[in-house]
Amino acid sequence: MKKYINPSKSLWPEMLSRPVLDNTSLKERVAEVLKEIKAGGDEAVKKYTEKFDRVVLESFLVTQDEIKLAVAEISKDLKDAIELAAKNIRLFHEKQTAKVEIVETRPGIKCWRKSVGIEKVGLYIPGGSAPLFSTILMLGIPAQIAGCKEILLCSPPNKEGKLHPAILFAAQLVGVTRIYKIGGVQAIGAMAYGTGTVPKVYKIFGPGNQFVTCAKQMVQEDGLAIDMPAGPSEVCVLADDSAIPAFVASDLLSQAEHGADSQAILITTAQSILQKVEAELEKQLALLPRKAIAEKALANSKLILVPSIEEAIEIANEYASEHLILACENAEEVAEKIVNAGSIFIGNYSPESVGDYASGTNHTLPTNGYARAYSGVSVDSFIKKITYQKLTQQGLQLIASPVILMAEAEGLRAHANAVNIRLNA
Ligand SMILES: NC(=O)c1ccc[n+]([C@@H]2O[C@H](COP(=O)([O-])OP(=O)(O)OC[C@H]3O[C@@H](n4cnc5c(N)ncnc54)[C@H](O)[C@@H]3O)[C@@H](O)[C@H]2O)c1
Ligand SMILES: N[C@H](CO)Cc1c[nH]c[nH+]1
Ligand SMILES: [Zn+2]
Repeated sequence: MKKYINPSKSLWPEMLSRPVLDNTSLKERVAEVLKEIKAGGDEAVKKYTEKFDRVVLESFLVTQDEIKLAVAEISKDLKDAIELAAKNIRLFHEKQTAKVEIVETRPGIKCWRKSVGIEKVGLYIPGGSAPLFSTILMLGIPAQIAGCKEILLCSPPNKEGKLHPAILFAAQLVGVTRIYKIGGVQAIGAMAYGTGTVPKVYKIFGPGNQFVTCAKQMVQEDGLAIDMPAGPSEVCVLADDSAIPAFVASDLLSQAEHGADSQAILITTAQSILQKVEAELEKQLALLPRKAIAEKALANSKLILVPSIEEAIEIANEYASEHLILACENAEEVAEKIVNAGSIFIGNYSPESVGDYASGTNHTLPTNGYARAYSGVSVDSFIKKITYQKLTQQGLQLIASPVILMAEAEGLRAHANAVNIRLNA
């Protein structure tokens, strides 16, 4: 990990940069695959599944029999864990629905807004290096609460052409309508443009690697909506001398093990914490099955020593991390000063992993600095809000002259006429 000791502001852009694949070639490669999927449908999906996932599939659609077999394969303990997580996620997300409120802006003029679930949504569930079945709960539960009618799911098949049984279990638990064994850019293209077997959706959700994230951003040009750019995982830990080095190291590694392009940042005000975390990282890394991946991610990661908690907060806001852990005194007060982060974990006993699985919050979050302007997935992501107005004749009379005046001032006589004609009827 690269170390920065009291870095000057001029170093911040380089210090806080994310690891990227060569952006031009990434875009070119993704655009080429999308173009082929758009033109060639299922045949192109087949071709790229063979190329990138190294498996030849006759059909991408998961059958009811496959689901039954898979569900029978999972242990009761894992099913119980998934169900408990689902319960917490549901509890937290159910509170996100708003009651319709009718506002009478003037006597006889009533306005209101109603939330309507997006009818057809596509969920992408990463599976390249780990089958992230927890992501199904994070996307499927808010989709269900929002009232989405068709919920499609795509996830990359393994070498035997199958999906992990827990993916199928979680999918049926949250009411996914159809499940497809398609991964990467192919999946995004199939859901965006439709193929013989995959229907076109209106909005695509879900995290993924840089290929998936780039594809999601590109299909927006063809009118598709997406949740947000939720790319390679990242975590920032802000620690003072009250932090517990072993805990901090475990949090940094928990995100580093996601992928070689993940990033972990430690910002600390204590030299001793920096040294102890380094030693802990080495110790804990050696025991990880995904050591090689985590090691690559750590090579992109940073240890930053700063003179004050204020500067640590400023850097954390500048970085705008997907996850921010506050392992410091008065962590709740510090949390109040954070304006850019996807999700915040307060105090020594709030590891990031609980948000990944079961505390109740959503783990599909903006990465790559997008937390400056985007929120993580919520029920809101799955609805659109329609506004309504209903005027009585008296209400129209009240508002007629300002409307007519404004329409005339904009040079739009027909607008004014639509009011006048009613006044004179
Ligand atoms: N931000 C979030 O909310 C969040 C949540 C969970 C996971 N994640 C991130 O999701 C990512 C999952 O990545 P993953 O790779 O394990 O799974 P993935 O499912 O995103 O990607 C796997 C697919 O990538 C495609 N692919 C692989 N190499 C390719 C190449 N050279 N050219 C074109 N396509 C290629 C393949 O089609 C494969 O099916 C990780 O980076 C993880 O950190 C982010
Ligand atoms: N940390 C990931 C979001 O960046 C989500 C996840 C799923 N499984 C484990 N972790
Ligand atoms: Zn994680």
